[in-house]
Amino acid sequence: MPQYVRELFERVRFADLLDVAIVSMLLYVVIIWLRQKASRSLGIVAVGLVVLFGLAQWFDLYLTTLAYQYGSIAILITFVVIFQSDIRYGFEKLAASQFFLRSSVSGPSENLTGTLTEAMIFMARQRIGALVVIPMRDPLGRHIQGGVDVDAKISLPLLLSIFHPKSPGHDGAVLIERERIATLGVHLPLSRQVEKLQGSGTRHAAALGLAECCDAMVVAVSEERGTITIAKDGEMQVVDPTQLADRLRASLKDGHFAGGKRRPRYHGVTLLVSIATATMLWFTFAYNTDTIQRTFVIPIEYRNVPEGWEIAEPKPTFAELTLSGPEPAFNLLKPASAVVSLEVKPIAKGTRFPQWESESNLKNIPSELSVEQIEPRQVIVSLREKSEQ
Ligand SMILES: Nc1ncnc2c1ncn2[C@@H]1O[C@H](COP(=O)(O)OP(=O)(O)OP(=O)(O)O)[C@@H](O)[C@H]1O
Repeated sequence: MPQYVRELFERVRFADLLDVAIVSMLLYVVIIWLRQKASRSLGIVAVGLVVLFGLAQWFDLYLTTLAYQYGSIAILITFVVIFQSDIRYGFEKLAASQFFLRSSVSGPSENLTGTLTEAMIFMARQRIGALVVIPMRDPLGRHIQGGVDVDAKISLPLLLSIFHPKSPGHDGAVLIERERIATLGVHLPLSRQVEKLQGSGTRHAAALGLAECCDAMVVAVSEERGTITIAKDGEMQVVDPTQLADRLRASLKDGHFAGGKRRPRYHGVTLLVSIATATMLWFTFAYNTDTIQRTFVIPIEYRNVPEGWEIAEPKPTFAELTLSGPEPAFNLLKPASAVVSLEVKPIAKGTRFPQWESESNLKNIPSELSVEQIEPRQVIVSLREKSEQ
């Protein structure tokens, strides 16, 4: 086995594998979110910024790195403000495990497509206005408002009675969930794309409006024209009644209708790209076989000095500490928190000279670093009673 491979196996710890796994998962979630929600240009900008940062680190570009250090907080705040709704949406999806799960691709049952088709055609003929929302993968909660929970088995008579013009619940949309009528009288967001509405009114604007902000499918029946329109993925299309069943079946199947059993969805390529990128980052920033030595001046602290006592001068307050280890381990060290911490035990009356080994009282040093030298090796102090002033 080549020397560097052996070295690699010797040096890689469980923590490093965990490190790579966590960063891979973060990258995976971010990439999927960028692909699903953010625009292509935003994705390109994000990738560009990461590449630029890598170059700045690689070539030691002082000014660019400085700009990143100061700019990153501003960028982060701007990002959170601009994309707050998308971030909330991402968390909603994460909470619903939708990054990893998808609905069954088996599509809706014949009962659902059959009943919907029959109802829509009947209402179109009778010029009864109707609006039906069929959710796909995206959670709808933040897009829709109001409504009355019904949770009833879908059936032709029920749909017809809901949309009957004299029915109190005919206003608004019906929401189908898991092949049941979940809610009626739901208020949908209105589209502002007047040109796509082709003279239709608010029912069709509502259908298009919801289809613009999520992947739900919305079917509208026009009271005025007796047409059936499907709104999906930000587009609207009038469908011929004879083709409605096929269109519904195809759209629901392609869109992974949120009604069947869920099963895991893995974006294999994205996962591989995430793991490869995380591993590359680890090799670039974390893996370093060179052992280096660094010396720090760290404070000596005295804890629990008994009341009424004080440490007499000369009182050592700093120690000079030389550590050795791989460079990444030094990145885990926060010199400001490293300290020689000495516990002063309560003592009996009279002057005492407590003494400690400095090294065994070192605090906040990463375990990957070893102590080469510490000066003073021993701390000896004298305690005296505070003089009354
Ligand atoms: N934001 C909304 N969410 C859900 N339903 C809505 C919304 N706005 C309007 N509607 C429904 O649309 C009906 C009004 O339809 P309107 O005639 O204005 O639109 P339209 O697109 O011309 O439809 P139609 O062709 O059936 O006349 C309302 O009675 C209500 O049921």
